[in-house]
Amino acid sequence: MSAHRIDAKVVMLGKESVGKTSLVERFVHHRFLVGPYQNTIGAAFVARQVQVGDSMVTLGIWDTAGSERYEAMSRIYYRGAKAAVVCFDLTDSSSFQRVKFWVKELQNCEEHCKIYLCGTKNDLVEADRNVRQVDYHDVQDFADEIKAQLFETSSKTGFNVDKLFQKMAEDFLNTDFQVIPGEKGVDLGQKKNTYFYSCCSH
Ligand SMILES: Nc1nc2c(ncn2[C@@H]2O[C@H](COP(=O)(O)OP(=O)(O)OP(=O)(O)O)[C@@H](O)[C@H]2O)c(=O)[nH]1
Repeated sequence: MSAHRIDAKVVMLGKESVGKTSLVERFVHHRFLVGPYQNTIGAAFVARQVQVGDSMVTLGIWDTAGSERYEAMSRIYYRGAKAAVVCFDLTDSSSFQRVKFWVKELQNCEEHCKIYLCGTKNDLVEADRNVRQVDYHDVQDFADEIKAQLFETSSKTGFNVDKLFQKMAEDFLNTDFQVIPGEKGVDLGQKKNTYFYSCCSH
């Protein structure tokens, strides 16, 4: 098996059921899984290459469990992450409060990690504006304050999902957030054991 070079470690964070796994499924497998919701246990790992101009960036994505029961474990997965997608459900205001918790964690513990705020389930608010519980402008103000980028996505329709990860890959290549002295990418050919630490109920 040939070795895959992981250029950028990405971590998905956010309250349970906001749609982290669905976002990753849409981006990596181009599908939206229907059926009963199953919460993630521990974390799951997937990788996908993204083309940026003539270059390929491999995003190695850790999808963490949103349940507060697994909070300590989720901390393990954001260590060394170059980017974090901090998700909230546009139809659940409490999920945005949880975003603030994760942002504080990242600011305190992973200062080199670039933050992307992601409002999920955009299809639901498109279908009925009354179900929106998180105001776009409030989140944009918060994003400006913490120097994060904001995306509203739908894993059901695919809206903005590729755009989010594409922007992340472009930022990774085009800005200095990849330059951390002495750091190297992870070679999965040599680190297969990583898979033993990842488990997921999906
Ligand atoms: N309508 C709609 N439903 C979504 C969308 N994304 C996720 N869902 C639904 O929301 C529920 C939770 O989705 P998951 O992707 O499992 O959420 P999660 O954040 O990974 O949850 P945890 O594993 O508990 O942390 C599922 O029933 C999904 O079908 C979306 O874009 N639109």
